[in-house]
This record gives sequence, C-alpha cells and structure tokens, in this order.
Amino acid sequence: MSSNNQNKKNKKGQQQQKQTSQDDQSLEFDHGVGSQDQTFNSNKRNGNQIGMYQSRVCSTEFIIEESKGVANGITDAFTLQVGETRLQSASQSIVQQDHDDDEYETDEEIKDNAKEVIKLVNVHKTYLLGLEGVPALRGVNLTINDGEFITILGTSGGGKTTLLNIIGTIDKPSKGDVYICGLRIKYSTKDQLLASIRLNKLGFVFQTFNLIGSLTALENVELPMQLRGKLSREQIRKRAISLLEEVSLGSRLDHFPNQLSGGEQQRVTIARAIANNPSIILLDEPTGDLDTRSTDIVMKILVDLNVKKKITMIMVTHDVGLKTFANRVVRMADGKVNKIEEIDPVLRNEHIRHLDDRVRAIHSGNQKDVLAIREGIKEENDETSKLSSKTKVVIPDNFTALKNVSTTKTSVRKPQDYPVLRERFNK
Ligand SMILES: Nc1ncnc2c1ncn2[C@@H]1O[C@H](COP(=O)(O)OP(=O)(O)OP(=O)(O)O)[C@@H](O)[C@H]1O
Repeated sequence: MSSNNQNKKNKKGQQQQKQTSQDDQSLEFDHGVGSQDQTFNSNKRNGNQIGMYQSRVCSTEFIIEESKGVANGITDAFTLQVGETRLQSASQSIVQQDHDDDEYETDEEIKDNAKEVIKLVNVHKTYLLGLEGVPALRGVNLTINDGEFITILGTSGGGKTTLLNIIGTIDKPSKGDVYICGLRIKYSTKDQLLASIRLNKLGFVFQTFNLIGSLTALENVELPMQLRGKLSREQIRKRAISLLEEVSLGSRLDHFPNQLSGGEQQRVTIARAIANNPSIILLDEPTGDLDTRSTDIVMKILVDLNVKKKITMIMVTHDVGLKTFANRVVRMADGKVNKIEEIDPVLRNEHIRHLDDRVRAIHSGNQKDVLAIREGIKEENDETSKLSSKTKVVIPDNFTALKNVSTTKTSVRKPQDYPVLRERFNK
C-alpha cells in the first residue's frame, strides 16, 4: 500500500471516528505496535454504546455506558464495562484521541511491525523491598511477533518471571514502554483495563497449575468464559467439555484437581487458558513439576496450539531440552536480555516430529518405543538398558508383606467415591 493510500485511509478512519456519537472519544492507546491499523469504532447495541478497539492482530470489545449523575466534562461521563464486569473509574482510560498524519509510520515500518503482538522498549522493573530497591529488569528490549513460539531461558533471578508478569499485565514496568497488541501499558494504566486485556487476550499456565481446588475440571475451564460473559450457560458448558476432550480429559470432567495427576492438572490449566480464545499464552515453567512422559504430552498440546491455531506462546523454562520447540530462544541474565537465538526451522520440525512419535507411543502404551524415540538420550538409554538387564530386584524372604502385594489395576476414583465430596457432588 502506498503512503498516500495509507494517509487517505488514516484520514478516512479519523473522519469516521468523528462521525460517531462518541466523537473524539477513544480508549487511551499510544502509537506502538501496529498503530497504523488501530481503529476505534462505536455503535449502539441493546441500548448500550459498544466500543470496538481493533488492531491487525487483536480486537477488544467494550460496552460504554453513560453513567448516571456524572457530568464533569465529557470524558467523565462514561463507565467502561467489559462483559459482565462493570469497570468503575474508567473515565480516565477514555481520553481525547488526536491522530496527526505524521504520527503514522511509513510503509516500510508498517511492513516491519505488521505482526508484532508484544513490544518492550527499555523496560525496567525495580521492586521495593523495605527501603531498598531490587532491580529485576534493567532495560529490556524485545519484540515478539504474532504466532511465534518464544522460550525464555536464563540464570536464576535473571528476571524471567518478572518479564513474563509484565507482558501478562500482572505487573507494571517502573520505566519503559510496553505494548500489548498495540495497546500501550503505562504505570498509570488502570487495573480494570489490564484485567480486561488479561481476560480477553491472554492465557496463563503456571508451574503450580493454580486450579481452584473446590471446582471440578469442567468448572475450572468454564470460569474464564463465565467471567467474560459472552456465551450462554449451555454454550460455555459445551465449549468447556470440548476443550477438555481436546486435551484428552473428556473422561475426567467431574474430577477435582486433587484427584488428577500433575500432568492432568496442567492439561486442565491449558484448557482453561485457551477458553477465551487468547492471542497469546504465557507459560511459567509449565513442565517444571512434571515427569518426562507428562512433559511430552503437555508440550505436544502446546506445540499444536502454536502450529495449528497460531497462538503466540511465551514460555519461561529451565529445561534446555525444550528450547528447540520454539522459533526463538531469549536468554536472560541480571535483568537483561543477553542473547536471542533463532532455532533452525528444519531442526524445530524434526524435534516436533520426534515429539509426535513419542506421544503416539505413549498413547499406544508402548513405553519402550517412547524411550527409543527420545532423541539425544540414546546413549543414556543404552546405559539404562544395560543396567536394567543386570539389575535384579531381590525381595528378601522375610519381606512377606511385599510378596503379597496385590497387582490388580488401580481404578480411577470419581468424586462420588470420596465421602467428603459426595454430598457436594450430589447437590
Ligand atoms: N516481589 C518481589 N519483591 C522483591 N524482589 C523481587 C520480587 N520478585 C522478584 N524479585 C527479585 O527480582 C529478581 C528477578 O526475579 P525473577 O523471579 O524475575 O527471576 P527468574 O529469572 O524468574 O528467577 P528463577 O529462575 O529463579 O525463577 C530477583 O533478584 C528476585 O529476588
């Protein structure tokens, strides 16, 4: 597109905005990622003024309602509502938008940043510990494109989690610019707006699963959809079931987190994370508590979400073996990005193919195949098999208790099997 056309488009966009009943009112956003394609429109629906913020890769819908009894200037006369959650004091998030033609970027720049979903420019984060400041990030610059899989590796205390929290809007930078889907996050950005971004744009998966213990797997997955308030009860239930089926937990819907293994809990967390169709999933050590088998299953789900559904993945991990599932590896130390490594696509595809083979073998129950396929540890496998052929477990005669151990299969227990839960389940 020529810059003339772009300028015309921008001007037209500005005129259209001026013609709306929300003349000159817009969500606050600065010109950052994909700014040339950001639009703000509003129209009336069911008596509510609906605002739609849209960039090339993201969109967020808001209900703007004239609030009652507030008349201190036009920017104070609105309350921002997202889904069912009325967001108070959002008037400060709705400010004058005055685009000047010269604020738009050139065609070259448009091509360059068309797919950026995250951009951090000289980001600092200092935590206050008593009277002392703890510098966690010291000038981080990073751009992540739509659909990329990024792994963040680095030294302990290097700032990986802090960086993830800032990208996830859980924390705000002390200094520097953060753009998420084109929206600029500042220290002054209202918590309500951040909550809306989290609910609509981001999915989270943590090492510790963070499932709500008193809710079943199904209820945990339903929760973000209920908070968002866009689907009916039936639609939410149907989608939650299908998401759990997608992560092979269709038979465990009514199970509580403490009745699931670590790997299964993590799969529930992933189903919950994708419930609202996020553009980006943030993962902090998602396989940190899992054995290799569960790690493979979880990684296969994550890689599929990235490759097939084009969801951007940003994963903090200590497991160097996982780095080849990413497009790029960001290495952090002392609060800085000290290296960014591109993974050769051929190598990445090969590793993904090996992963597919291993997971297929796991599902077919052939653990021997899984070990044989596991690349990079072949020699170790050889050592292990030598060891296992030599090593014999001898049970001493006087250990009768062990000799009489029953070898019947462990049955899967349902909530009804637990007296404490039976009452709740039958309600
Ligand atoms: N809430 C906090 N208050 C004070 N200091 C903090 C806080 N969170 C993190 N820090 C400090 O910030 C620095 C970066 O911590 P961060 O957790 O981001 O590192 P990390 O790379 O994720 O470490 P690890 O790999 O050990 O999890 C560390 O020095 C840490 O002690």
